[in-house]
Amino acid sequence: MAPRPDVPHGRALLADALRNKGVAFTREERQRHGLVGMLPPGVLSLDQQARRAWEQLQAQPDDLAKNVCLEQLHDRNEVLYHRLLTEHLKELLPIVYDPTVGEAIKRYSHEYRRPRGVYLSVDHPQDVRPAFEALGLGPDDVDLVVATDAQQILGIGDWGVGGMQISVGKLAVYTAAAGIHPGRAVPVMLDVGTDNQALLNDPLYVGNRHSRARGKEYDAFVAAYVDTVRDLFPRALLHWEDFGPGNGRRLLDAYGEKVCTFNDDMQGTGAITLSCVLNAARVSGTPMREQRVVVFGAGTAGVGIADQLRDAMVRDGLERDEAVARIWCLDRQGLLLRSTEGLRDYQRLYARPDEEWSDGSGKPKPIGLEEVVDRVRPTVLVGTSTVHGAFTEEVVRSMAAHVERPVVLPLSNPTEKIEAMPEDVLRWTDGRALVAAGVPLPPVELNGTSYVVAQANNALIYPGLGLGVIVSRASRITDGMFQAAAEALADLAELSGTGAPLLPQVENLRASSATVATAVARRAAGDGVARAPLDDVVQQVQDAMWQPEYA
Ligand SMILES: NC(=O)c1ccc[n+]([C@@H]2O[C@H](COP(=O)([O-])OP(=O)(O)OC[C@H]3O[C@@H](n4cnc5c(N)ncnc54)[C@H](O)[C@@H]3O)[C@@H](O)[C@H]2O)c1
Ligand SMILES: O=C(O)C[C@H](O)C(=O)O
Ligand SMILES: [Mg+2]
Repeated sequence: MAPRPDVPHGRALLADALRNKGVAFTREERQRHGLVGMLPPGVLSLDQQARRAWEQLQAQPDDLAKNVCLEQLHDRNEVLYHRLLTEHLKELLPIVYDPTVGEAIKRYSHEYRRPRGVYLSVDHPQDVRPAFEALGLGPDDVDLVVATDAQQILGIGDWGVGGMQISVGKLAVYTAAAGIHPGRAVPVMLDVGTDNQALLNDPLYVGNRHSRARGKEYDAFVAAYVDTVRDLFPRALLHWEDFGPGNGRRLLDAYGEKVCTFNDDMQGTGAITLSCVLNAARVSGTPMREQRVVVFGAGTAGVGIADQLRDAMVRDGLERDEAVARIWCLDRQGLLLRSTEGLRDYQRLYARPDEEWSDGSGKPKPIGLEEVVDRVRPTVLVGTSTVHGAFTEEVVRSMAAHVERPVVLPLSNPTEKIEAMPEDVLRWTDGRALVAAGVPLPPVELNGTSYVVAQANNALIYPGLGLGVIVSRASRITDGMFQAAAEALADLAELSGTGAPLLPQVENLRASSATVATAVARRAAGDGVARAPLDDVVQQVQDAMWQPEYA
């Protein structure tokens, strides 16, 4: 499945990371491809190369240096890079992805080495098409495009052109977790400028040196991107990553029904959180329809989570307004009330009637998390606020005073933004809390029990979702497909025993992604959006997974 028509020769082959085998080229291949004299005479196997690359990685002084070292390998030899990643997923996911990717994004212009992917500039919308044409790929050659405008990278805010590394990191996970063909997936940076003054003042910054474009200019640029990709690569799934709260949902509303697309922060995160809560409900014995959910940080992720938990409560027997009434959302202004100023349109549904929180004498004062937890007695507390330490000992203890198995999900990434460390949450609740976090964390030892903390990161959802979409050739992505992904993942967790994690372990990501993909493809067919015949979905999913091996 060579994505590019002509096989390069000589040095050009060594520089083609997708085809380069380095010292694994055999003597015969070296002669055939014009490589004579360009490599040391020894021939190594892929396994031997992987051993050497692993050694080189171990010699790096810190995680950022490991990220740089791995990206250099990525630029030289993609098969070897993905082999290493697949073999050491648990150790390397935190390096190519969360949390180290955040550091790599901040340092992008200073660690700059080699461009990867497609850079689009709002200042030159006429270049959008030629930029994609320059890939030299045909209409059937692209399965997936991941794009960001970098306005809300993880929880670290606006990082301008450095955001390219989140598109690159997400794609690395797609391949490692779900075998998405790296030559058929394109990372994109939509450079609309940045409002990050430090970047604008940095003489070495390599992005557009002006404030963020907004309004019509922004929309026309994004439309040029979507239209061009649809025109040139009609099979491609469009993944939106780390857009700001003002644009993420708006873009999904604009394109979700017309294009095969999803917003990972809203929908992928909604699904992974649903998986956690479904399993927490199994462990605690409290059904979905009886959960009381507090969401702290009602932005792109927070409201996406509220939506999927609401729909799950409806499936469990509630009316829609009854389900909405069991969800309390807080943002910068405190608890969202109908009278709250500056409500975003997608927050409005969850804004509580003022009467609930005031005696009617004048405007209610801002209502903070402590008060909400105290009055609501939530069974589930979700953190998507980027506020480190917001889940204080007081808040967690107050929740645990009323609920036998409080579900506490501090999901903000990277670690410097997390609402509470799971270790503390477990200590404050004597191990009763059911906890998961967005970043990978070691098990917590408490009173003789080892508590394995699940990583509730959308990385457990989107690779399998993407693979299911590709296999089924879905024309668009339905809510049911996210539900199917969440349920399939939840079913894979081994919940027995104190301290068992709420989700399958990241080590098993390849297998769990295949299961998710199968469920998603089946649901696509059920929802009438599949365009490929699915006679043997399980096998089709396996067959579609690219393996890191030399051709
Ligand atoms: N674990 C996962 O899979 C996952 C997925 C997506 C996002 N996230 C994390 O969730 C966080 C939010 O991401 P997002 O994309 O929704 O960003 P966002 O900017 O859209 O949302 C953040 C929200 O938090 C609110 N907020 C800020 N300060 C607050 C405060 N003091 N009190 C209450 N609310 C406050 C903001 O106003 C905003 O509405 C990030 O840290 C991100 O890494 C995690
Ligand atoms: O990128 C991640 O690690 C998860 C999520 O998409 C986020 O924005 O934090
Ligand atoms: Mg994200």
